[in-house]
Amino acid sequence: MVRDLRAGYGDAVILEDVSLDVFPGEILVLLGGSGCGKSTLLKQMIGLETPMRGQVFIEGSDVHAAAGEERMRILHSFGVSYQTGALFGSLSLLENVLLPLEECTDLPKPLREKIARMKLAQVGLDGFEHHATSELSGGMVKRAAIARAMALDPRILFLDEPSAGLDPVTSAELDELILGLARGMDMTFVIVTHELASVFAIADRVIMLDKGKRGIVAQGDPRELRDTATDPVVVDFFHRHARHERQHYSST
Ligand SMILES: Nc1ncnc2c1ncn2[C@@H]1O[C@H](COP(=O)(O)OP(=O)(O)OP(=O)(O)O)[C@@H](O)[C@H]1O
Repeated sequence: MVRDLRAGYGDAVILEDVSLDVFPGEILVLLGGSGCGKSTLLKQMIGLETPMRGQVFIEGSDVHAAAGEERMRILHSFGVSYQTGALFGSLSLLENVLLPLEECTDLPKPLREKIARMKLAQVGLDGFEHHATSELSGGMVKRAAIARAMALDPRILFLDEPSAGLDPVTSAELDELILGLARGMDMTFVIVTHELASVFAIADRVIMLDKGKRGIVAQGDPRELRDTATDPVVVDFFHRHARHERQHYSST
């Protein structure tokens, strides 16, 4: 899906020669230390930033080269939920989820509403359709953002730090939701996260990036990597983050 990618900003190359595949139905997690380029890779994968070199394909189409109808088809085949991509606080949950349906379809209003309600129900938010986001907990807002990302029935969901700012229990509930959507609805996930507990709970496969290497330093099953990796970057990542999470949770 990503082939020989070079990406960065201005003269700064952040990722060099990165290639990777995303398999249908899997939960792929992008890992790595701060500033290694996880969000940069995600933005390249969804066509938000242009590669300096290389290509990104979604369902066989080049994300950056596609135009017209092909581009629309690609854009509708995935949904995105950003860490800071907050919902519109002045709108109700239902109105938030309706937005992509209003912008991108000409379905009749009652059908749009039916779909939006269904999406909210799929993330466990039925009964909250008319609540403003300001009235909801952090976990509920994340769920609603996922419902909005799912509005157009995408086959792939890209999530940037979905559990950022959540307590461990709420974070684990969100993991359950993601697992349920992946297994029950056959959706594919590409997720950036720092939370190791979450990685072990949901990831079918991880790809670890490294700032020094400007690319992929390891990939595979997360437990296998944790238990067998010899690369000092990988060993250090798992140990440092495990220590950090223990300290963080014991102080919360
Ligand atoms: N819009 C931008 N313009 C210039 N530099 C940027 C931009 N966005 C990110 N960078 C730089 O690119 C590098 C990689 O950033 P990126 O956000 O992709 O890393 P990350 O792995 O997602 O980090 P974190 O885990 O801290 O969110 C960083 O050095 C960052 O400062």
